[in-house]
Amino acid sequence: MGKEGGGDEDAAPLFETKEGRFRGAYKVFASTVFVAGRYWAWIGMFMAELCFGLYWIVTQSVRLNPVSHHPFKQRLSYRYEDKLPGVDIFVCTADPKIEPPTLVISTVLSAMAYNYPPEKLSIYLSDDGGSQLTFYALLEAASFSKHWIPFCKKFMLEPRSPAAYFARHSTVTHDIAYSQEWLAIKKLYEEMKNRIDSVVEIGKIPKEVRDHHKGFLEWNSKVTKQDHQSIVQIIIDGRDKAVVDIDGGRLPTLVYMAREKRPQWPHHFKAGAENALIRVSSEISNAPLILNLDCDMYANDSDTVREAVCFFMDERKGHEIGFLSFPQNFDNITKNDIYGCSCSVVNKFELAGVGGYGAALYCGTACFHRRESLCGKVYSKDYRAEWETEATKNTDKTSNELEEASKVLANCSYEKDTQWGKKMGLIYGCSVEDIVTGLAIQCRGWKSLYYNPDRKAFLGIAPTTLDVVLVQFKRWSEGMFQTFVTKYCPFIYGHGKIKLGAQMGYCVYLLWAPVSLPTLYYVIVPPLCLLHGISLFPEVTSLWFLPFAYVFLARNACSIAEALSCGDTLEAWWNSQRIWLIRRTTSYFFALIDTISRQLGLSETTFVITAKVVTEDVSRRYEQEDIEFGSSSIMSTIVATLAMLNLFTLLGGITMIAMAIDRLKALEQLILQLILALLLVMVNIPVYQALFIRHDKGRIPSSVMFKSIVLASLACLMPFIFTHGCIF
Ligand SMILES: O=c1ccn([C@@H]2O[C@H](COP(=O)(O)OP(=O)(O)O[C@H]3O[C@H](CO)[C@@H](O)[C@H](O)[C@H]3O)[C@@H](O)[C@H]2O)c(=O)[nH]1
Ligand SMILES: [Mn+2]
Repeated sequence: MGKEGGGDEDAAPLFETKEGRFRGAYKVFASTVFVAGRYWAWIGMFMAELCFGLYWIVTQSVRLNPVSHHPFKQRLSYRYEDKLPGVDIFVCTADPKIEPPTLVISTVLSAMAYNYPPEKLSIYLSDDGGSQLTFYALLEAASFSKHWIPFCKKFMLEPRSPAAYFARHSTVTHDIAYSQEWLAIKKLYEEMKNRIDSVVEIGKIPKEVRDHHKGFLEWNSKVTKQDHQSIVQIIIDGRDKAVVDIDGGRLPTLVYMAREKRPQWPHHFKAGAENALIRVSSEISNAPLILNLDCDMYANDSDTVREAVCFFMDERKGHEIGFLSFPQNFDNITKNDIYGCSCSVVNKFELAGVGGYGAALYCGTACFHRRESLCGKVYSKDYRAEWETEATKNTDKTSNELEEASKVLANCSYEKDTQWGKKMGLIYGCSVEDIVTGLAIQCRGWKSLYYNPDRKAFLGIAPTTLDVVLVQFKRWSEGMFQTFVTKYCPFIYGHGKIKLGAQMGYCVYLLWAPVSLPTLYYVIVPPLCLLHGISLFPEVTSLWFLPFAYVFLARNACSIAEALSCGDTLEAWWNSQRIWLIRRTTSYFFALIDTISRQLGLSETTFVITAKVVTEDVSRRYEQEDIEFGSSSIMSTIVATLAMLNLFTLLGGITMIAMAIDRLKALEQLILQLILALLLVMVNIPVYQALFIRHDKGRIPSSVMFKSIVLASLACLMPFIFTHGCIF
């Protein structure tokens, strides 16, 4: 038997333990990480606060200077009734599936029925879908208008979109004459709607209808949405005194246009369509004023054109105005506005504030432009408007000649080597062509006004699912941040041209995307630190607690007061806080990433069209104010993950404080983080419901639920291993 180590053989241990090498060193390392983790969390916190603070300062400019305007349309009528300027109204549509033709023509009809001399009105429909279905619907609208317009004028109806009117007035209560006509008109409308819907359903035009109008000859078998020649059809020629409605009244001009599309030519989305419209209309009616409408934005007040003209014709200040913009309002907002689409505070305070600096924003729709300023004219002090510009040059051209002449203007190659898209018309290359264009016009010296009348002038369709809302906000915030980082940055481009307050006002929106970073930080780091007992905010007993508490309470009180003063409910305010959070942590964040990647040349500008119809199921849930998640997009995964993370950290944080040796001290140190986590959890309640309780199709899919739980747990555990690793 051999001996090991000699000595007391029986007492010797059967194994031994050696201290790992570098153990001391690792302890030092781990504690530095712990301290540094804390340190970085503090630094991050400081940076986030700094960003919010700076952003808050930027947002103050608009709060300081709101103004409101009041036109006097009787005086206009008294002074200028015979000399009213022509007005061209542009309606844009892009896809007969996403934007149903019946919706589009309701908007067109509401514009045709404006209380304005019909021979001075021209309505142009731009169809980027290049669809004969839309063309057919417009033909139907033209014949229906011969009944609809005199009916509206006779009984002074409001609103004059037939869809909206019949939705609001489903029964007649007035006198007999009225109710008979009402029933007859309603029948005509329903029949027209059915004809259009069934044509849209089968997807092609019956032969007998095709033979009825020469316009259909434009659609041969080769025409597709992305590839076709220019189509311009004057459906009603308002110059023709023989074309009248059933009461013998004149009719406004009505034109259908589908600009040329070729796969090899960039079409620049809506901006491209508008520019083609500007040129085509200059050939046909050439009115000095232009009103822009999206296809869902119907006219809700028949006097709006007159009111707008008051601003432009005002003898003292009218000549300075480049454009007049109205807020975007929506027809389908529910009581508590779950997606925060009504933007009432923005409309009432913020936009009025930027308008106060003479630099109202151009928001793409519901805006009257002076043709000259939109086409690139630079303002000068001696400028005076020439109101008699209506196609005096064109009186001797026939309708067909006008069509042929204007087709050329809508060709792809027309803009080659011109200033269109740069200094003329709407500017290309940005998904918020409207904002950039407005800024460029102001920088050419023109003023712009914001007018928010009591009776809403235009009503559109707000999105009814979360996905669509987030995609829309992504497009906006991306385009806006892109504007900020290119030569159009208001501080540089607008320097010396628009007021500092206006430059700051622009930045309230242009900086949406970057504000996502401090927001993400705020909803992730303080709750995680709470879980690990790291205090980030001042203790209750510290003097520094007071400013924190004050800022928090004052800002929310002010924001509630603003919302209530706009007629929002308290619940709507609370909902707006949620959607604000969701937008900032998803849309804005992705917009930031995409803007950076585009600046690096990795991606190109796109334009995802906002859906305007949904299934009945979805619209029922919208009416009930249940948020529609219903998809496993990356955005809903983020929403769910952040909600889970906050739930975990709140529960973990409470447990930790309850188990602490000095509970009171722990509570004192962590109270603000606890409140923050609690508020985040409360605001996310509908998300938890969609994750665990709801069974309808709008709930969050289970795949997203699992992903979010795993991701949130990982986030909770990761720093735990990191900072506490030394204990084991
Ligand atoms: O290639 C295109 C894409 C869109 N459109 C039209 O542009 C309008 C606005 O599009 P929509 O999808 O409804 O976008 P929204 O998010 O509602 O639009 C807001 O934001 C846009 C800028 O992002 C502005 O252009 C719009 O006027 C403004 O209402 C609609 O009438 C479309 O038919 C086109 O004509 N051609
Ligand atoms: Mn829209």
